[in-house]
Amino acid sequence: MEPVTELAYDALLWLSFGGPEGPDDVLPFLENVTRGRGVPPERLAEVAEHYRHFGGVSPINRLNREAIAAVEKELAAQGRTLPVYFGNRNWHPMVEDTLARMAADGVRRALVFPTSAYGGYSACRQYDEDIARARAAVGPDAPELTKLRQFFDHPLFVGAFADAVRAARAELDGVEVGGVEVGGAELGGAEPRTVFVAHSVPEAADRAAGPPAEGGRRYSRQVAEAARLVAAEVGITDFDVVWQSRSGPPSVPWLEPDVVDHLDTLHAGGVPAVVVCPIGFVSDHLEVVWDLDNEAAERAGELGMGFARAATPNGDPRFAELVVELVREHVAGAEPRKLSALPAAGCTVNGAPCAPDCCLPSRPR
Ligand SMILES: CC1=C(CCC(=O)O)c2cc3nc(cc4[nH]c(cc5[nH]c(cc1n2)c(C)c5CCC(=O)O)c(CCC(=O)O)c4C)C(CCC(=O)O)=C3C
Ligand SMILES: [Fe+2]
Repeated sequence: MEPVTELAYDALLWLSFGGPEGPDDVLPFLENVTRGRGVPPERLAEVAEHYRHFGGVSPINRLNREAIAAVEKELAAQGRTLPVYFGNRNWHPMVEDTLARMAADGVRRALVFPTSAYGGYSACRQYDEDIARARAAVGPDAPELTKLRQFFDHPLFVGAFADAVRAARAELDGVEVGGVEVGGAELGGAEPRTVFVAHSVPEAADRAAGPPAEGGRRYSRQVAEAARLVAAEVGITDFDVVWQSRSGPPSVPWLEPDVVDHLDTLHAGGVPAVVVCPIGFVSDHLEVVWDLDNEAAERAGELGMGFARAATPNGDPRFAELVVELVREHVAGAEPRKLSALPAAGCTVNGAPCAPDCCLPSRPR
Protein backbone atom coordinates (compact mmCIF):
# COMPACT_ATOMS: atom_id res chain seq x y z
CA MET A 1 0.00 0.00 0.00
CA GLU A 2 1.15 3.54 -0.74
CA PRO A 3 2.30 5.66 2.21
CA VAL A 4 -0.09 8.40 3.26
CA THR A 5 1.60 11.14 1.27
CA GLU A 6 0.04 14.16 -0.37
CA LEU A 7 -3.20 13.48 1.43
CA ALA A 8 -6.28 14.82 -0.20
CA TYR A 9 -7.57 15.29 3.35
CA ASP A 10 -6.64 17.95 5.92
CA ALA A 11 -7.83 16.19 9.07
CA LEU A 12 -9.38 13.15 10.70
CA LEU A 13 -12.56 13.56 12.73
CA TRP A 14 -12.95 10.99 15.51
CA LEU A 15 -16.73 10.65 15.86
CA SER A 16 -18.10 8.90 18.92
CA PHE A 17 -21.15 8.46 21.13
CA GLY A 18 -20.15 10.70 24.03
CA GLY A 19 -20.76 10.29 27.74
CA PRO A 20 -21.17 12.42 30.86
CA GLU A 21 -18.10 13.76 32.68
CA GLY A 22 -19.76 14.69 35.97
CA PRO A 23 -23.00 14.23 37.94
CA ASP A 24 -24.69 17.29 36.43
CA ASP A 25 -24.08 15.98 32.92
CA VAL A 26 -25.97 12.71 33.40
CA LEU A 27 -29.58 13.77 32.83
CA PRO A 28 -28.94 16.20 29.95
CA PHE A 29 -26.75 13.54 28.31
CA LEU A 30 -29.50 10.92 28.64
CA GLU A 31 -32.02 13.41 27.24
CA ASN A 32 -29.79 13.90 24.20
CA VAL A 33 -29.45 10.13 23.68
CA THR A 34 -33.14 9.35 23.98
CA ARG A 35 -34.86 12.44 22.55
CA GLY A 36 -37.79 11.26 20.41
CA ARG A 37 -36.84 7.59 20.84
CA GLY A 38 -39.65 6.41 23.09
CA VAL A 39 -37.47 5.27 25.99
CA PRO A 40 -39.67 5.03 29.13
CA PRO A 41 -38.76 7.27 32.12
CA GLU A 42 -38.26 4.19 34.36
CA ARG A 43 -35.51 2.95 32.08
CA LEU A 44 -33.87 6.39 32.05
CA ALA A 45 -33.93 6.57 35.85
CA GLU A 46 -32.33 3.12 36.01
CA VAL A 47 -29.58 4.08 33.56
CA ALA A 48 -28.95 7.37 35.41
CA GLU A 49 -28.35 5.22 38.50
CA HIS A 50 -25.70 3.20 36.62
CA TYR A 51 -23.83 6.43 35.82
CA ARG A 52 -24.12 7.60 39.44
CA HIS A 53 -22.22 4.48 40.56
CA PHE A 54 -19.26 6.01 38.74
CA GLY A 55 -19.75 9.53 40.10
CA GLY A 56 -21.59 10.54 36.93
CA VAL A 57 -18.48 10.02 34.81
CA SER A 58 -18.47 7.67 31.87
CA PRO A 59 -15.01 6.44 30.89
CA ILE A 60 -15.85 6.85 27.19
CA ASN A 61 -14.47 10.37 26.59
CA ARG A 62 -11.19 9.59 28.37
CA LEU A 63 -10.84 6.35 26.40
CA ASN A 64 -11.49 8.18 23.15
CA ARG A 65 -8.87 10.81 24.02
CA GLU A 66 -6.36 8.05 24.80
CA ALA A 67 -7.13 6.30 21.52
CA ILE A 68 -6.75 9.58 19.61
CA ALA A 69 -3.34 10.14 21.24
CA ALA A 70 -2.32 6.63 20.14
CA VAL A 71 -3.52 7.33 16.58
CA GLU A 72 -1.60 10.62 16.48
CA LYS A 73 1.51 8.74 17.59
CA GLU A 74 0.96 6.06 14.97
CA LEU A 75 0.50 8.69 12.25
CA ALA A 76 3.68 10.45 13.36
CA ALA A 77 5.55 7.12 13.40
CA GLN A 78 4.49 6.68 9.79
CA GLY A 79 5.75 10.16 9.02
CA ARG A 80 2.33 11.76 8.58
CA THR A 81 0.78 14.71 10.31
CA LEU A 82 -2.95 14.50 9.95
CA PRO A 83 -4.58 16.52 12.75
CA VAL A 84 -7.17 14.51 14.66
CA TYR A 85 -10.30 16.22 16.00
CA PHE A 86 -12.77 14.74 18.50
CA GLY A 87 -16.54 15.18 18.34
CA ASN A 88 -19.52 13.30 19.80
CA ARG A 89 -23.15 12.64 18.99
CA ASN A 90 -24.53 13.07 22.50
CA TRP A 91 -22.10 14.99 24.71
CA HIS A 92 -19.29 17.51 24.70
CA PRO A 93 -17.23 17.92 22.70
CA MET A 94 -20.35 17.93 20.47
CA VAL A 95 -19.60 17.22 16.83
CA GLU A 96 -21.27 20.50 15.76
CA ASP A 97 -18.78 22.50 17.88
CA THR A 98 -15.83 20.42 16.71
CA LEU A 99 -16.78 20.88 13.08
CA ALA A 100 -17.08 24.65 13.58
CA ARG A 101 -13.54 24.63 15.01
CA MET A 102 -12.29 22.56 12.08
CA ALA A 103 -13.79 25.05 9.65
CA ALA A 104 -12.19 27.94 11.56
CA ASP A 105 -8.84 26.10 11.41
CA GLY A 106 -9.18 25.98 7.63
CA VAL A 107 -10.01 22.29 7.26
CA ARG A 108 -11.74 21.74 3.93
CA ARG A 109 -11.87 17.98 3.57
CA ALA A 110 -11.71 15.50 6.40
CA LEU A 111 -12.05 11.77 6.93
CA VAL A 112 -14.29 10.57 9.72
CA PHE A 113 -13.58 7.57 11.94
CA PRO A 114 -16.79 6.46 13.68
CA THR A 115 -16.15 4.45 16.87
CA SER A 116 -18.39 1.60 15.80
CA ALA A 117 -17.28 -1.36 13.72
CA TYR A 118 -20.76 -2.28 12.50
CA GLY A 119 -23.63 -1.44 10.20
CA GLY A 120 -27.20 -0.84 11.31
CA TYR A 121 -29.07 2.29 12.31
CA SER A 122 -27.48 3.06 15.72
CA ALA A 123 -24.01 1.83 14.75
CA CYS A 124 -23.72 3.38 11.30
CA ARG A 125 -26.51 5.44 9.81
CA GLN A 126 -27.01 7.52 12.94
CA TYR A 127 -23.35 8.61 12.61
CA ASP A 128 -24.20 9.70 9.05
CA GLU A 129 -27.04 11.75 10.52
CA ASP A 130 -24.59 13.28 13.02
CA ILE A 131 -22.32 14.27 10.13
CA ALA A 132 -25.18 15.82 8.16
CA ARG A 133 -26.48 17.66 11.24
CA ALA A 134 -23.07 19.05 12.11
CA ARG A 135 -22.49 20.25 8.53
CA ALA A 136 -25.88 21.92 8.46
CA ALA A 137 -25.10 23.65 11.76
CA VAL A 138 -21.77 24.97 10.45
CA GLY A 139 -23.22 26.13 7.14
CA PRO A 140 -21.50 26.79 3.81
CA ASP A 141 -17.96 26.68 5.29
CA ALA A 142 -18.46 23.18 6.65
CA PRO A 143 -15.67 20.81 5.62
CA GLU A 144 -16.53 17.93 3.31
CA LEU A 145 -16.65 14.80 5.46
CA THR A 146 -15.95 11.27 4.21
CA LYS A 147 -16.78 8.50 6.65
CA LEU A 148 -14.48 5.48 6.78
CA ARG A 149 -15.94 2.02 6.28
CA GLN A 150 -17.17 -0.59 8.77
CA PHE A 151 -14.34 -2.69 10.20
CA PHE A 152 -15.98 -5.60 12.08
CA ASP A 153 -14.02 -8.17 10.05
CA HIS A 154 -10.68 -6.35 9.79
CA PRO A 155 -7.79 -8.64 10.76
CA LEU A 156 -6.47 -6.09 13.30
CA PHE A 157 -9.89 -5.81 15.00
CA VAL A 158 -10.36 -9.59 15.02
CA GLY A 159 -6.76 -10.15 16.15
CA ALA A 160 -7.05 -7.75 19.11
CA PHE A 161 -10.25 -9.45 20.30
CA ALA A 162 -8.75 -12.92 19.77
CA ASP A 163 -5.79 -12.08 22.03
CA ALA A 164 -8.18 -10.58 24.57
CA VAL A 165 -10.25 -13.79 24.62
CA ARG A 166 -7.06 -15.85 25.04
CA ALA A 167 -5.99 -13.64 27.96
CA ALA A 168 -9.41 -13.93 29.62
CA ARG A 169 -9.33 -17.72 29.21
CA ALA A 170 -5.90 -17.76 30.82
CA GLU A 171 -7.31 -15.85 33.82
CA LEU A 172 -9.70 -18.74 34.41
CA ASP A 173 -7.07 -21.46 34.03
CA GLY A 174 -6.89 -23.56 37.14
CA VAL A 175 -9.75 -21.71 38.86
CA GLU A 176 -11.87 -24.19 40.77
CA VAL A 177 -15.62 -23.79 40.33
CA GLY A 178 -17.90 -26.06 42.37
CA GLY A 179 -15.19 -28.68 42.74
CA VAL A 180 -14.34 -28.62 39.02
CA GLU A 181 -11.12 -27.13 37.75
CA VAL A 182 -11.45 -24.85 34.72
CA GLY A 183 -8.74 -24.83 32.10
CA GLY A 184 -7.43 -26.08 28.81
CA ALA A 185 -7.57 -29.73 27.84
CA GLU A 186 -3.92 -30.14 28.78
CA LEU A 187 -4.93 -29.35 32.35
CA GLY A 188 -7.76 -31.86 32.21
CA GLY A 189 -10.11 -29.07 33.21
CA ALA A 190 -13.60 -28.07 32.11
CA GLU A 191 -13.73 -25.64 29.20
CA PRO A 192 -15.10 -22.15 29.85
CA ARG A 193 -17.79 -21.10 27.39
CA THR A 194 -17.06 -18.03 25.27
CA VAL A 195 -19.98 -15.61 25.16
CA PHE A 196 -19.80 -12.78 22.63
CA VAL A 197 -21.94 -9.77 23.48
CA ALA A 198 -23.09 -6.74 21.50
CA HIS A 199 -25.56 -3.94 22.20
CA SER A 200 -29.11 -5.11 21.59
CA VAL A 201 -31.26 -3.15 19.14
CA PRO A 202 -34.98 -3.37 18.36
CA GLU A 203 -35.83 -6.43 16.23
CA ALA A 204 -37.37 -4.06 13.69
CA ALA A 205 -34.15 -2.02 13.49
CA ASP A 206 -32.12 -5.16 12.86
CA ARG A 207 -34.57 -6.32 10.18
CA ALA A 208 -34.19 -2.92 8.49
CA ALA A 209 -30.38 -3.00 8.71
CA GLY A 210 -28.59 -3.01 5.36
CA PRO A 211 -30.15 -2.59 1.94
CA PRO A 212 -33.45 -4.50 1.63
CA ALA A 213 -32.04 -6.55 -1.26
CA GLU A 214 -29.53 -8.04 1.18
CA GLY A 215 -32.39 -9.35 3.33
CA GLY A 216 -31.82 -7.09 6.35
CA ARG A 217 -30.12 -7.95 9.65
CA ARG A 218 -26.81 -6.49 8.55
CA TYR A 219 -26.00 -5.60 12.17
CA SER A 220 -26.65 -8.98 13.80
CA ARG A 221 -25.05 -10.81 10.87
CA GLN A 222 -21.89 -8.74 11.14
CA VAL A 223 -21.79 -9.31 14.90
CA ALA A 224 -22.18 -13.06 14.38
CA GLU A 225 -19.47 -12.99 11.71
CA ALA A 226 -17.02 -11.07 13.92
CA ALA A 227 -17.68 -13.57 16.74
CA ARG A 228 -17.09 -16.50 14.39
CA LEU A 229 -13.83 -14.99 13.15
CA VAL A 230 -12.52 -14.32 16.67
CA ALA A 231 -13.52 -17.83 17.82
CA ALA A 232 -11.81 -19.36 14.79
CA GLU A 233 -8.62 -17.41 15.47
CA VAL A 234 -8.62 -18.56 19.12
CA GLY A 235 -9.47 -22.09 18.00
CA ILE A 236 -12.74 -22.54 19.87
CA THR A 237 -15.93 -24.02 18.51
CA ASP A 238 -18.17 -23.61 21.57
CA PHE A 239 -19.42 -20.06 21.72
CA ASP A 240 -22.60 -18.01 21.75
CA VAL A 241 -23.66 -14.60 20.49
CA VAL A 242 -25.94 -12.72 22.88
CA TRP A 243 -27.04 -9.14 23.59
CA GLN A 244 -26.88 -6.54 26.33
CA SER A 245 -28.27 -3.22 27.52
CA ARG A 246 -31.71 -3.43 25.90
CA SER A 247 -33.70 -0.25 26.21
CA GLY A 248 -37.12 0.91 25.01
CA PRO A 249 -40.54 -0.06 26.30
CA PRO A 250 -40.87 -3.75 27.33
CA SER A 251 -43.59 -4.22 24.67
CA VAL A 252 -41.10 -3.68 21.83
CA PRO A 253 -39.07 -6.79 20.95
CA TRP A 254 -35.27 -6.37 20.92
CA LEU A 255 -32.54 -8.85 19.98
CA GLU A 256 -32.31 -11.66 22.54
CA PRO A 257 -31.19 -13.45 24.65
CA ASP A 258 -29.85 -10.95 27.13
CA VAL A 259 -26.39 -11.82 28.45
CA VAL A 260 -27.57 -12.07 32.07
CA ASP A 261 -30.44 -14.45 31.21
CA HIS A 262 -28.03 -16.43 29.08
CA LEU A 263 -25.81 -17.10 32.09
CA ASP A 264 -28.80 -18.80 33.75
CA THR A 265 -29.25 -20.98 30.67
CA LEU A 266 -25.56 -21.92 30.56
CA HIS A 267 -25.55 -22.66 34.28
CA ALA A 268 -28.59 -24.92 33.89
CA GLY A 269 -26.67 -26.73 31.14
CA GLY A 270 -23.74 -27.39 33.47
CA VAL A 271 -21.29 -24.80 32.08
CA PRO A 272 -18.81 -24.02 34.91
CA ALA A 273 -17.33 -20.75 33.65
CA VAL A 274 -17.68 -18.08 30.98
CA VAL A 275 -15.42 -15.75 29.09
CA VAL A 276 -17.51 -12.73 28.11
CA CYS A 277 -16.25 -10.85 25.06
CA PRO A 278 -17.85 -7.43 24.27
CA ILE A 279 -17.42 -7.85 20.52
CA GLY A 280 -19.97 -5.09 19.82
CA PHE A 281 -17.85 -2.29 21.29
CA VAL A 282 -14.42 -0.77 20.87
CA SER A 283 -13.83 0.50 24.43
CA ASP A 284 -14.62 -0.20 28.09
CA HIS A 285 -17.30 2.46 28.30
CA LEU A 286 -20.14 2.49 30.77
CA GLU A 287 -22.26 -0.23 29.22
CA VAL A 288 -19.25 -2.55 29.46
CA VAL A 289 -18.11 -1.67 32.96
CA TRP A 290 -21.65 -1.65 34.34
CA ASP A 291 -23.72 -4.15 32.36
CA LEU A 292 -20.93 -6.73 32.03
CA ASP A 293 -18.36 -6.16 34.80
CA ASN A 294 -21.09 -5.47 37.31
CA GLU A 295 -24.44 -7.01 36.40
CA ALA A 296 -23.28 -10.05 34.43
CA ALA A 297 -20.33 -10.72 36.75
CA GLU A 298 -22.64 -10.51 39.75
CA ARG A 299 -25.05 -13.01 38.19
CA ALA A 300 -22.18 -15.39 37.46
CA GLY A 301 -21.11 -15.04 41.11
CA GLU A 302 -24.62 -15.87 42.34
CA LEU A 303 -24.65 -18.93 40.11
CA GLY A 304 -21.16 -19.97 41.26
CA MET A 305 -19.79 -19.70 37.72
CA GLY A 306 -16.27 -18.61 36.87
CA PHE A 307 -16.30 -15.28 35.00
CA ALA A 308 -13.69 -13.40 33.01
CA ARG A 309 -14.26 -10.48 30.67
CA ALA A 310 -12.17 -10.01 27.55
CA ALA A 311 -10.68 -6.56 26.99
CA THR A 312 -11.99 -4.25 24.24
CA PRO A 313 -9.51 -3.19 21.51
CA ASN A 314 -9.21 0.47 22.57
CA GLY A 315 -6.11 -0.18 24.67
CA ASP A 316 -4.46 -2.48 22.12
CA PRO A 317 -1.80 -0.94 19.84
CA ARG A 318 -3.51 -2.67 16.92
CA PHE A 319 -6.49 -0.35 17.31
CA ALA A 320 -4.42 2.71 16.39
CA GLU A 321 -2.84 0.74 13.55
CA LEU A 322 -6.30 -0.20 12.34
CA VAL A 323 -7.45 3.42 12.20
CA VAL A 324 -4.36 4.51 10.30
CA GLU A 325 -4.70 1.54 7.97
CA LEU A 326 -8.32 2.47 7.20
CA VAL A 327 -7.15 5.99 6.36
CA ARG A 328 -4.37 4.70 4.11
CA GLU A 329 -6.64 2.15 2.46
CA HIS A 330 -9.17 4.85 1.64
CA VAL A 331 -6.61 7.35 0.39
CA ALA A 332 -4.90 4.73 -1.78
CA GLY A 333 -8.23 3.34 -3.04
CA ALA A 334 -6.85 -0.07 -2.02
CA GLU A 335 -8.79 -3.32 -1.73
CA PRO A 336 -10.25 -3.51 1.79
CA ARG A 337 -8.34 -5.88 4.05
CA LYS A 338 -11.08 -8.02 5.54
CA LEU A 339 -11.71 -11.59 6.68
CA SER A 340 -15.36 -12.13 5.76
CA ALA A 341 -17.31 -12.13 2.54
CA LEU A 342 -19.86 -9.64 3.89
CA PRO A 343 -19.71 -6.26 2.12
CA ALA A 344 -17.38 -3.46 3.31
CA ALA A 345 -20.05 -0.81 3.65
CA GLY A 346 -20.49 2.50 5.46
CA CYS A 347 -18.06 4.72 3.55
CA THR A 348 -20.08 7.73 2.38
CA VAL A 349 -19.65 11.47 1.92
CA ASN A 350 -21.32 14.29 3.89
CA GLY A 351 -23.68 12.04 5.81
CA ALA A 352 -25.25 10.33 2.84
CA PRO A 353 -26.53 6.86 3.77
CA CYS A 354 -25.05 3.86 1.87
CA ALA A 355 -28.32 3.82 -0.09
CA PRO A 356 -31.53 5.76 0.57
CA ASP A 357 -33.18 2.74 2.20
CA CYS A 358 -30.08 1.32 3.94
CA CYS A 359 -30.45 0.92 7.74
CA LEU A 360 -33.64 2.94 8.04
CA PRO A 361 -34.53 3.98 11.58
CA SER A 362 -37.09 1.53 12.95
CA ARG A 363 -39.16 4.33 14.43
CA PRO A 364 -40.12 7.50 12.57
CA ARG A 365 -38.29 10.39 14.25
C1 LIG B 1 -26.03 -0.51 18.53
C2 LIG B 1 -25.65 0.38 19.68
C3 LIG B 1 -24.38 0.71 20.11
C4 LIG B 1 -23.06 0.22 19.51
C5 LIG B 1 -22.58 1.13 18.39
C6 LIG B 1 -21.88 2.37 18.88
O1 LIG B 1 -20.98 2.26 19.74
O2 LIG B 1 -22.25 3.46 18.44
C7 LIG B 1 -24.51 1.59 21.22
C8 LIG B 1 -23.44 2.16 21.93
C9 LIG B 1 -23.54 2.91 23.10
N1 LIG B 1 -24.66 3.18 23.82
C10 LIG B 1 -24.32 3.98 24.89
C11 LIG B 1 -25.20 4.50 25.84
C12 LIG B 1 -26.61 4.48 25.74
N2 LIG B 1 -27.35 3.86 24.74
C13 LIG B 1 -28.70 4.10 24.97
C14 LIG B 1 -29.76 3.68 24.19
C15 LIG B 1 -29.67 2.91 23.02
N3 LIG B 1 -28.53 2.36 22.46
C16 LIG B 1 -28.87 1.70 21.29
C17 LIG B 1 -27.97 1.02 20.45
C18 LIG B 1 -26.58 1.07 20.54
N4 LIG B 1 -25.85 1.77 21.47
C19 LIG B 1 -30.27 1.84 21.10
C20 LIG B 1 -31.05 1.29 19.93
C21 LIG B 1 -30.77 2.58 22.18
C22 LIG B 1 -32.22 3.03 22.44
C23 LIG B 1 -32.42 4.46 22.12
C24 LIG B 1 -32.33 4.69 20.64
O3 LIG B 1 -33.20 4.18 19.91
O4 LIG B 1 -31.38 5.34 20.20
C25 LIG B 1 -28.81 4.91 26.15
C26 LIG B 1 -30.11 5.46 26.70
C27 LIG B 1 -30.50 4.80 27.97
C28 LIG B 1 -30.87 3.34 27.76
O5 LIG B 1 -29.99 2.48 27.82
O6 LIG B 1 -32.05 3.11 27.55
C29 LIG B 1 -27.51 5.13 26.62
C30 LIG B 1 -27.10 5.90 27.86
C31 LIG B 1 -22.90 4.25 24.84
C32 LIG B 1 -22.12 5.16 25.79
C33 LIG B 1 -21.85 4.53 27.11
C34 LIG B 1 -21.10 5.47 28.02
O7 LIG B 1 -21.64 6.51 28.41
O8 LIG B 1 -19.96 5.16 28.34
C35 LIG B 1 -22.42 3.58 23.72
C36 LIG B 1 -21.01 3.56 23.21
FE1 LIG C 1 -26.59 2.48 23.31
